[in-house]
Amino acid sequence: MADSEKIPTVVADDAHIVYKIVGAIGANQTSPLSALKRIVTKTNSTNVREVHAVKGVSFVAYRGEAIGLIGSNGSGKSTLLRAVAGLLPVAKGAIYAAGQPSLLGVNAAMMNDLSGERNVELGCLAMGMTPAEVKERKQSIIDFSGINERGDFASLPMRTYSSGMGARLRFAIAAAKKHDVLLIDEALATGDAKFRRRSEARVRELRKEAGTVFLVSHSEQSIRDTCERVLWLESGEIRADGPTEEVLKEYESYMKK
Ligand SMILES: Nc1ncnc2c1ncn2[C@@H]1O[C@H](COP(=O)(O)OP(=O)(O)OP(=O)(O)O)[C@@H](O)[C@H]1O
Repeated sequence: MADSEKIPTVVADDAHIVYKIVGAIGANQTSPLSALKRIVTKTNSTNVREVHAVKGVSFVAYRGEAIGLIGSNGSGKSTLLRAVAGLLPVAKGAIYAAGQPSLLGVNAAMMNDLSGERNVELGCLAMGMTPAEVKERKQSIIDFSGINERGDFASLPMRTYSSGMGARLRFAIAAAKKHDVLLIDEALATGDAKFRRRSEARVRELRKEAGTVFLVSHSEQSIRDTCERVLWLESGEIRADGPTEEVLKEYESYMKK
């Protein structure tokens, strides 16, 4: 496809993301004397420490692309994804996204005391489906998740599920809808091999339906199987952005050092 025909879905322009930790006390400020000083000068509550997690990231993602986000622990992958989803503010620069990006993570909100089936209904309504659509899709979502493969788990509270079962149900709910931009944070890694194959196939379908998929994963296999482009983040900066095989090769030799 020529560049002019490609439709941008997410644009990051020199984006910086900074966490502010209020009330954090430095290692050299724990002595009784410095505690007394803070009480006398009343400076305790104004103690703010900053973590500059993403530092000047720029990229353009296009419709139909599946982009893998890789990098060492703490390199800023999840932070960037949360900012694309609009859940974290950008301190400097900007991130623009088409439609409402949906973040699908292992921590997506579910009601643990409600049954899996009820969570499917609520999740679908929250994604904007009509009650009639929810009724029609509910069974196929439960079937896709495979939680009923070993008995009728869909009618049991979510707190009785293993972490893998919960993650599978979350993925099944989010994948039931067509997304302009779907952001997946490690969710594929939690399922077993059979579920992973099924979810990877669904990610490929979502791409065909013209959405853009971002996948954060430490599994090179998942990235290879799903993405044709990879963004490699290191210490909050983009180290490489290009075709999957090329970037993974560079990343592998960096990790071996
Ligand atoms: N809620 C938070 N408050 C303060 N700092 C945070 C918070 N979440 C993340 N950080 C910091 O931001 C940086 C990037 O973290 P992030 O979770 O985005 O990395 P990651 O690449 O997703 O890591 P991993 O591969 O371990 O999941 C780290 O230095 C981390 O300590």
